[in-house]
Amino acid sequence: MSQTTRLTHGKKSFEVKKYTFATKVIPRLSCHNPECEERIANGLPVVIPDVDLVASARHKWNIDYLHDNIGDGKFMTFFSSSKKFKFYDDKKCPNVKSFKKPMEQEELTFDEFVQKINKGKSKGQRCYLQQALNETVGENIVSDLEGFNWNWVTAQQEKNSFGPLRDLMLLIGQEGNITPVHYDEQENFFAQVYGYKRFILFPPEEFPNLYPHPTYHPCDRQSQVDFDNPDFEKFPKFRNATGFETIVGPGDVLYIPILWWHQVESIPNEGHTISVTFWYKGRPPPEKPTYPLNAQIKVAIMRNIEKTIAEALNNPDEVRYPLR
Ligand SMILES: CCC[C@@H](CC(=O)O)C(=O)C(=O)O
Ligand SMILES: [Zn+2]
Repeated sequence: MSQTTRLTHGKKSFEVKKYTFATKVIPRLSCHNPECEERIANGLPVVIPDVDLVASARHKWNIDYLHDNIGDGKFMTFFSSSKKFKFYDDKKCPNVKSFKKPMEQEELTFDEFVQKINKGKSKGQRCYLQQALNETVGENIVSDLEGFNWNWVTAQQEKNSFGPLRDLMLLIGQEGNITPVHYDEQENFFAQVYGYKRFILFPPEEFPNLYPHPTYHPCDRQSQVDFDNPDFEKFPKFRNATGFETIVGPGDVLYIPILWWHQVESIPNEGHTISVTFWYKGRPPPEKPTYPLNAQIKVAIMRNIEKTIAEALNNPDEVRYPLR
């Protein structure tokens, strides 16, 4: 077994895999602490243990309750023969002929999902439900959603000039499931409802150390580096990566700033996890960029250059990335 380390959450302590990079702790600050507001305003991650963003869910949502109340809508479910659920964009698969999908996906009713969880264990297959909540949910879920702390999260959206709420996503993962390190182009208030998740974050400045796939690749926004077995020949700068880390538990909210890299792990042998993510479009770009450019702007510029090169050449095999 690879080396392990221990992380704590309150009185609980968890044994987790030790990776090759160093990490610092992500601060846990009360929503009443001005420093918490400052961190969000400055695009810095923070764990907020007392905002109770999804209190109505935290006290009620478990697999049985959701099964009985979530309605007959379809839920995107991913299947993986390993612990990893590396996201890929189906629409970009034609760009890379040799691409092998790292997982399968299927839209299931919640009942079908529950059956898969039970059957999957026997077939050595893991599954991960990841679905934006929509109008198909039952009336009890609607009233639970109405009970979320919309005053707080909407105040954060307004104070920080976030764009509109893009998605409210329900995540139900099995113990040990891993979402490998990637970044998103939205602001994210991640609310943990049930179970414990380990988060490892890296700031956008670490872009050169994390070797994202090119923008035309199905795994755009995902790192090419396998944390379990990093190829330091191919990705030498990964040695310089320095991250931030925390465990989130029921009731915690983690602010994941836009373009911050994150790997998320449902703690092994600690049962399934239920989370709700509040994804907001990012702040509008500044009228006039101020120099030196910050990392977020540099990432946006690099992405645009990559897309322009790929479109101009119209042949992904010809695209070489001198940008990193
Ligand atoms: C579909 C979203 C998955 C989530 C990671 C996780 O909880 O496994 C994440 O990456 C995010 O919230 O940004
Ligand atoms: Zn993400």
